[in-house]
Amino acid sequence: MSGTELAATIVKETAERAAEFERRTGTKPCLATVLVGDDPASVTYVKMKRNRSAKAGITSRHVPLPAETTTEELVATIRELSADPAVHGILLQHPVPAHIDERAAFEAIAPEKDVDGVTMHSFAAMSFAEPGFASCTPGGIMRLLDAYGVDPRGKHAVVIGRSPILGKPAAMLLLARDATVTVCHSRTQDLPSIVRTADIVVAAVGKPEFVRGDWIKPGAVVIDAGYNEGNVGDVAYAEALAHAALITPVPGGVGPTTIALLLEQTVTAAFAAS
Ligand SMILES: Nc1nc(=O)c2c([nH]1)NC[C@@H]1CN(c3ccc(C(=O)N[C@@H](CCC(=O)O)C(=O)O)cc3)C=[N+]21
Repeated sequence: MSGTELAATIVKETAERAAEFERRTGTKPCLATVLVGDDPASVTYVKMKRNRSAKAGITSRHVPLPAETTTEELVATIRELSADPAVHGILLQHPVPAHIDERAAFEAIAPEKDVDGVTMHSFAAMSFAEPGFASCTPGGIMRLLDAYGVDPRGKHAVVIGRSPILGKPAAMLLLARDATVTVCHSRTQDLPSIVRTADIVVAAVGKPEFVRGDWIKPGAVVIDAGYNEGNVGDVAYAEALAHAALITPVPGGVGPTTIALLLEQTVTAAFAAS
């Protein structure tokens, strides 16, 4: 499954909508990117997001904050962006330094600007299949399934990982589409035998090549949402390829669709505010 190809389609449509927004309002859609500290991987990801925004006709306002920023300072900064009519979407890059209350910081994002889908409001909307912004990586995963004709209805989906912006919302989106969902995590016993019953596997663990080929049921659909150092996924790709009907590569799978969704949702937020 090519995320690169799907992302190109989404970004092309998004760029056309961004141009239409600019014709109508005289300004471009604007995404604020907030980065606390200077973790090299995070710096790279935020740069990628801003570059792709620019190419799609979306401006970005970058807000770099020192690693020592307090929760109160971060919350205040995000509240200002939430109140600023020139800003249509807000991305707070995860993870933030350990001393910061990340949930409090996410919740300072106004729901109508939560284009990254990280607030409790967005999580509830995803869970109840109500309109709202999807968490970008899980939303991108659903778009990949749709693009490749995989209907989750009645299928056993096994999500490995329960993080707030990946595993947990992915499970909610799959459940909203009538999959039978099992969420596995670090305390799960006998993970391989659970994964062996999956029609759809979503790997969101954060451990390179953790999911092995002999865990994959023949004909299963394998989504690798891992982004480990050196562009290595959570799935042993060559092994899993031998068993899976469809599988996403890393790079070129889930990653590009994540960014495409962020841009698409930013333009949607801009139109909704205008
Ligand atoms: N609030 C928040 N929202 C996020 O969505 C979020 C985040 N924090 N923190 C970090 C993770 C990571 N992430 C990636 C996005 C795209 C690629 C991506 O496109 N990777 C390319 C490879 C890299 C390259 O092309 O250089 C690919 O898979 O093809 C990877 C990782 C979003 N994240």
